[in-house]
Amino acid sequence: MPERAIPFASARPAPPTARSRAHPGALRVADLTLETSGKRLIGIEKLALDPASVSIVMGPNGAGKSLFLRLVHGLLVPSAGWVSWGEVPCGEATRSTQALVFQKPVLLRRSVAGNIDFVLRGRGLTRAERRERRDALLERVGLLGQSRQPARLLSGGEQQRLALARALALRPQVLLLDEPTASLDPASALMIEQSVQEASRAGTKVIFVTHDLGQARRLADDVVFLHRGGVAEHRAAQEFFSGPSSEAALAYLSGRIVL
Ligand SMILES: Nc1ncnc2c1ncn2[C@@H]1O[C@H](COP(=O)(O)OP(=O)(O)OP(=O)(O)O)[C@@H](O)[C@H]1O
Repeated sequence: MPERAIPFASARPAPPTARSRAHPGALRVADLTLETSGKRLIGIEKLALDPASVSIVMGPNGAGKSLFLRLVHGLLVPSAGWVSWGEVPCGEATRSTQALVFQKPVLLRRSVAGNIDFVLRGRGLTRAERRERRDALLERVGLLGQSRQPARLLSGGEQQRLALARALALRPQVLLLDEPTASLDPASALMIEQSVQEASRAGTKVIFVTHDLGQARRLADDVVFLHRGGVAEHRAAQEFFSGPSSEAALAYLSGRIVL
């Protein structure tokens, strides 16, 4: 999604809190609508996502993937409809247990280590525990040797790896990623995929937007295919890739241009 101001009612982002990855509960969406100037950008009648799977969100440009992520994270307030996680309506309480990684990493003007220390501070961990967790994450994303370097001097791929490490620092129940590896070097993309898979194995629900078919095949348990703001289909990954049921997904997978 290109960077632009969002004129919709935006919910104030809440900082994530440290807690164990207790089951987040299934994501349920009902009659979800987002409209602006009389134009419907999102219209999803019903969708339920398993709380333990890696859900890949695909669809052509402008299908509504980024808006969907922001709506289920509670960063955008829908014009109508419902989003809930388990029994809890989407809002500050659910958002505080989730992390969102954007296509363009947003980092603090601190050192690499300082970016992670910042989110871990005041979360009930001892200094030693904080350092241990931070260094393990930095090692996982190949940045331990650059701990003291200013984050702004990292390459694009390194910055995104740091953004992911920071998102994982509080062990979110839900990890939302908006094309995190678009235009990254293969080594960074691989590290990001592996870290996401590890987080999933540890119990984090993952919702991952990508245009990369290879990546989708590697990661997906299930695929949500969005088209013109609606869900064209939602199926288990194997079924989706072996024969999508919607015309739009079939065209997309065959490399045809889908409008
Ligand atoms: N703030 C806004 N005001 C008006 N229209 C918007 C706004 N944000 C997004 N849109 C429109 O909503 C539609 C969906 O946008 P979104 O960014 O969710 O698409 P996307 O599927 O993520 O696309 P891409 O793959 O190109 O990133 C697009 O037509 C976009 O132009």
